[in-house]
Amino acid sequence: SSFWSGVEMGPPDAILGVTEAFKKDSNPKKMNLGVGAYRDDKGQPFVLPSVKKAESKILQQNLNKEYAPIGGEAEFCRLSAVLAFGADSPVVTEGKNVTVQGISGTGSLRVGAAFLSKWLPGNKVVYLPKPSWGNHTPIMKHSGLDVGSYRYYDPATCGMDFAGAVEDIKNIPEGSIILLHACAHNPTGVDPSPEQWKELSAVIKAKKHFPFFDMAYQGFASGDIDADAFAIRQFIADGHMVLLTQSYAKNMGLYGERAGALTIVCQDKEEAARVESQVKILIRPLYSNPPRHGARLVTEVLTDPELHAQWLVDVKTMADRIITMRSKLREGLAREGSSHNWEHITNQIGMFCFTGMKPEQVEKITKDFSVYLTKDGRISVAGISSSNVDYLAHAMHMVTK
Ligand SMILES: Cc1ncc(COP(=O)(O)O)c(CN[C@](O)(C(=O)O)[C@@H](O)C(=O)O)c1O
Repeated sequence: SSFWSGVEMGPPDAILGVTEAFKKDSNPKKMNLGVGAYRDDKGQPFVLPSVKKAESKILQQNLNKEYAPIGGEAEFCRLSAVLAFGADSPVVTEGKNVTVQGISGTGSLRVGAAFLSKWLPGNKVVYLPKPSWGNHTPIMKHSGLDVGSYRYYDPATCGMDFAGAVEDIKNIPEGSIILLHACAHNPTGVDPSPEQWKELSAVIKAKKHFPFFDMAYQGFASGDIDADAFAIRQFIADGHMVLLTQSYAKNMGLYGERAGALTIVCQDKEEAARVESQVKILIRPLYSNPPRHGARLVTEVLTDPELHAQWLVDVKTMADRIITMRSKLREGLAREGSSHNWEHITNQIGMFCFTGMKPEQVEKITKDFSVYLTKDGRISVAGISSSNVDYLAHAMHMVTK
C-alpha cells in the first residue's frame, strides 16, 4: 500500500474551482464570472500599459537575480506605505510603520495574522464581516487565530446592515481583532459611507478593538487612489494602531507576480524596529524572501512620474469599465421586463456584484446558460463585456422571474 492511501479527495476551491468548471464547458456563449480578475471589453486579461513600459525599462537595467531581503526591497515597502497612508501621513514621516513585502494580498494576510496570533496582547479572535472573502477564514485559522463574525450584509436590501454591524462590534469581547475591507468589499460590493466609517472607527476605538485592514482594491473601486484609501486614513487620523495588507493584483494587474505588502503601525521608530525583527522571524521559515520582479514593476511605476500618471489613467480605465457594465446589466434586466429591484447592481462598488441570486438559481443559470459564478450569487463584473451583457441580463431574468 502507499503512504498516501489515507489521503481523501478534497473539494475544489469555492472561487478558483469555478474557473476549472468553466474551462470544461464547450458552450460558445459561456461566461466566467467567478474569479475576481479584470478582463477588458474583449474578455481578455489586461496588462496595464504603465506596467508594460515599466517592464521594458527594467529589462534594460540588466538587474541580477540575487535574493531580496527577508522583508523585500526597502523602496517598494516605502512606496506601498506612501500609497496607502499618503506621503504626508505621520505614520510614514515619523517612521511608525513596519512595512514588509508580502506574497501578494494572501501572503501579507497570512504573515499579518501569524504576527497577531503570536504577539497581540488582546483577544486572539479575528472577527470577519458576514460574508467575507472565502479565503479569509482558512488564512486566519492556519495562522492560529480563532475566527468569529459580525453582521455586515443585509440580504433584504442587498446593502449594508450597518446597525447590525455596530451592535455586533459593540458586543464583541473588548480588545478583539476586527477585520475590515478597506474598499470594494468582497463578495458583496457593499462599502460603508464615509460617515459610517467614522462611526465604525469610534465604536472600534471605544471597545479597544484592533483594526485589521485588508486593502486589495485601492484605486480599483472608485478609480481614485486617495478616495479608496479614505477608511484607512480616517482610522489613522482617529489614532488607531492598525495592521494593513495591500495587493497589487488588481490595481496593477499583477495577479501572477504576487506583489503585496504588510504594514504594522507602531508608536515610534524604536518599537517599529522590535516589531520588524519579529515579522522577519516569521517570514524566514515560511518562504524566506519574496519574489523580486513584481516588486520591481511596482517600484518603477510608482517612481517614474510619467508611468505613475499613466498608471492612474490605467486604473481609472478599469474602474470605469466595471461601473459602465453595472449600468448596462441593470438596463438589460429592465429591458427583459424583470420585476425585481436591481438597484444594488449599480449601488455596489468594485470588482463584485452580490446579485442576490439563490444557490438553486445559481445552479440553474450555470446549467441552462453556462454562466459561471460562485454559489453565493457573487459575480465578477469584470467578466462582463458589451458583447455578453445582454445575454447575461436575459439569463438572470430567466432564472429569477
Ligand atoms: C478581499 C481580498 N483580499 C485579498 C485577496 C488576495 O488577492 P491576492 O493574494 O491575489 O493579492 C483577494 C482576492 N480575491 C479574488 O479576487 C476573488 O475573490 O476572486 C481572487 O483573486 C481570489 O484569489 O479569490 C480579495 O478579494
